[in-house]
Amino acid sequence: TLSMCGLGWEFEKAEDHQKNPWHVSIKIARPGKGLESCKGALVSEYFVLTAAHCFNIDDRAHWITVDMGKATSVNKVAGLWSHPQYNVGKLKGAGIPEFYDYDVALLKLTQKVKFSFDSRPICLPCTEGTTRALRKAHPQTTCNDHKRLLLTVGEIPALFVHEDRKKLERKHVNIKNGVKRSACEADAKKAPLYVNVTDVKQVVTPRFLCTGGIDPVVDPNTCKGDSGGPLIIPKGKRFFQVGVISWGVFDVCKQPKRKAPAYARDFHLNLFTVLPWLREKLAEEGLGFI
Ligand SMILES: Cc1cc(Br)c(Nc2ncc[nH]2)c2c(Cl)c[nH]c12
Repeated sequence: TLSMCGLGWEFEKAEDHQKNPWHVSIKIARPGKGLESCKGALVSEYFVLTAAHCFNIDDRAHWITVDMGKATSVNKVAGLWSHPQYNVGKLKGAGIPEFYDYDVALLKLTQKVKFSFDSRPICLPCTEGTTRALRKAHPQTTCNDHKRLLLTVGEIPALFVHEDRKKLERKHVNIKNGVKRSACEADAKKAPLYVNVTDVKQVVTPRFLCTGGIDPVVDPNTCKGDSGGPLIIPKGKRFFQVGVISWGVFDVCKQPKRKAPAYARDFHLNLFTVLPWLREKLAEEGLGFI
């Protein structure tokens, strides 16, 4: 059966995980080093999409667990694949301690997920599921059509989900994909880590989508703990993942007392820039990449 991606249960009585059935919480239990947590999105029966920076080079799959909300669905991980061009230390020599380019990873679960009200994949760009969900189902629909329809030029209404003590809160933001893009990217230099960066293009590579700031409206900002979660575009009652939450300028969970400054921006890995890798890793998942 053709599983319908990106379909949330919209009744206001529905539980958080039924409204966001792709949302997963990832825990990494490194022996003797405590617990790290990230978020992710279910993208097929076996795979969760997340951020590469959630993991260290020597992390083992069996240290990672994926929680999909229902107690029964804590899942073990069979494999972890970070994007081959992700290299957090690549620009250390240039005074950039952490570099987030290509910050994307896939986790393969040990068991196939049985789709239900609580667990269902989100729609990925350039798949048949997205063509159906966009209701542009004339066979000539191309990957470029998806990009044109989803990443329109200008401010794009989008959302991410923040998890606070098991409650899922939707945060509505605007992707600055037009004239406001360069101002959004310029604020990356306000990140404590990047104050000495001369050319912002060194850290804001073409792989990123930019949200945050106060123009056209005040956007909510991410916390470090939101890393790996999906940046979602809602369109006609369906939900499409276009990005992975990667890094930000101001961690609103670390300094809850202080209001986020106007220069608080967030950067998300743009999935349209890593399609060859997605196609290769998800080739067996029946997603029908176009
Ligand atoms: C989602 C997310 C990830 C990381 Br890593 C952060 N930390 C950071 N970004 C650049 C340097 N360090 C933040 C911050 Cl800060 C807000 N949201 C974040």
